[in-house]
Amino acid sequence: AQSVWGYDSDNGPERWHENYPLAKGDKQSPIEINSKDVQHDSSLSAWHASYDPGAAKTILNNGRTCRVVFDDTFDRSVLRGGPLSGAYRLRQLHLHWGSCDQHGSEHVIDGVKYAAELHMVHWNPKHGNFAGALKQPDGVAVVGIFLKVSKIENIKTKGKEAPFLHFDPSILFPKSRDYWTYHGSFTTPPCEECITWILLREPIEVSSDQMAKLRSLSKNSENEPVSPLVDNWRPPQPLKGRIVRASFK
Ligand SMILES: O=C1NC(=O)[C@@H](c2ccccc2)S1
Ligand SMILES: [Zn+2]
Repeated sequence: AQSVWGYDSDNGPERWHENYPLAKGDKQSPIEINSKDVQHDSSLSAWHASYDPGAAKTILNNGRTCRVVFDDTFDRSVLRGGPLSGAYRLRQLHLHWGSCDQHGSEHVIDGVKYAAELHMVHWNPKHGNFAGALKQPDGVAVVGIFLKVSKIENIKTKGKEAPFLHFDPSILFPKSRDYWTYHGSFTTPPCEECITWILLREPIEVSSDQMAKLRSLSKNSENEPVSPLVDNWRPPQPLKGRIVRASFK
């Protein structure tokens, strides 16, 4: 149905603005990053994540992505440093991926589309709760990690959820902490422009089998016709003069 947004031709990124006007804002995400246009900022400090594996709760297929949610009722798993002031609470992580290894990431780096992009979504507790943080320019911080292919069960269909305990998401971080940062938006409706993006330069490697697991997820519910959950990525949006800063030379 046209009313519910998605990634198909009748409800996809080109039509989101019809129901979500923020989608045509001046600080939208994702963007294309050209290494030659980024500015090294030596004043940018290192970011630090201190995550409690005990905060991991469930893994969910919501028909649009595969999401792991964490207990964010107190400062249990937090991200600090880098471009951020204060500690941001980890709320959830999810992925965007393609129908083949040649595309799937949302941000595009020097023309390179990765097979997938992992987002770790954190919010600023000074704004009370996640909904309040969405209305603030410093409300949310998302760590984006690119997945490239060199190699998940029983959450096959939309709505399926399973316990996902004792998981420390910092194991997903690549070796290097080098990052790009810029101010942007949610890459899904309502597309609020509340995100400080921290994009890690070094991709992590996953196997084709792992990508096949992601692509084996369905966006339909259990007793509906099978519809593969793939290509849940928004294409790059206009930079509109924004500066992308790099933590590295
Ligand atoms: O970076 C982003 N990726 C998404 O799917 C958006 C989102 C949507 C809902 C909750 C958290 C983040 S914002
Ligand atoms: Zn995302």
